[in-house]
Amino acid sequence: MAERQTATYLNERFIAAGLRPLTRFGQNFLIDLNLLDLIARSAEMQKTDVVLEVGTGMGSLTTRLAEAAGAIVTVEIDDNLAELSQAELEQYPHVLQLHCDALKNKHTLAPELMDNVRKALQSLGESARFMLVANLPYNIATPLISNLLAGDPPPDRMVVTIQKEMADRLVAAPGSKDYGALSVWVQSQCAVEIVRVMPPQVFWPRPKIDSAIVRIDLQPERRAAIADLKFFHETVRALFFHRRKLLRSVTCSAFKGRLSKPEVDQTLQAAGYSGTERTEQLTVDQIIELCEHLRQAVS
Ligand SMILES: C[S@@+](CC[C@H](N)C(=O)[O-])C[C@H]1O[C@@H](n2cnc3c(N)ncnc32)[C@H](O)[C@@H]1O
Repeated sequence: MAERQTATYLNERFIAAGLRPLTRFGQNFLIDLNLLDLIARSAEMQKTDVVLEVGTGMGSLTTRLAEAAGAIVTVEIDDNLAELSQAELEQYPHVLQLHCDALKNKHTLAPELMDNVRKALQSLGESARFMLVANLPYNIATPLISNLLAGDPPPDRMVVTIQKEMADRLVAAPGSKDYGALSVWVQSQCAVEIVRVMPPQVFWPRPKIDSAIVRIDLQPERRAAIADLKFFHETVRALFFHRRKLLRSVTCSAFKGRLSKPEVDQTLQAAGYSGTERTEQLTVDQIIELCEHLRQAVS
């Protein structure tokens, strides 16, 4: 089945089933098979790895994951696609198909995702790694990646297809227009690399924008160095909330009711700032350090 994932084949399958691809579910299927192979290859999976795939679609990437990894948890929101792919994936006993929304809400993953990932990790033993490998529905890519990194365990690796614009934000450097809370949150724990930029024509139907395959590798020692991940995540979001404001002003807004203005000044000064800087000028490591000063000030 996977080898037949061309625009003509998909079109015919959809027409035969009386379906059409749904924009609201980000149903743009990768029809360049070399790129499907590139996604799978870039993940460097082993038979002891557990892979989460969000968006089973017709199962064309899932079969590739099934060949390389020890256990697959794949989730699909669309009733019709869940049924179509089920028939294709029956031959793989180590593929678990979930039929639900991957997100419970914007800030929470559906609990059955990680419950099943944890079970599979346990069954594969000590050396089992956890990966997200997926051609993601673009509308949930940011909350999904952010939430997985806040979770336990976080993915050791993520190889995902996302909007090029989001890929630019993930790799952005301080001072650039794309540098923001997402860049800092992900780079504070991971190494990020753009593997390939892809034009609209490698998908059916064609999206309006360019896409990219990115690889995100967890750096456990960097993650462990952050004392309180939840506090850090919330503070980073708050510090980037008003991009035009100066550091003193955004910190006062972010800590309203928890730190007085003199306390904010004192904390910024102790961290080496006058307050006239802008958050987007600070490096990831500087933001980690500043958040730690703020955490100690409020605790
Ligand atoms: C970009 S397509 C990828 C399909 C397939 N993996 C491929 O590469 O051809 C995204 C898939 O995610 C599904 N999807 C969209 N939103 C979802 C959600 N919130 N939870 C689970 N699946 C979702 C869509 O129905 C669609 O099948």
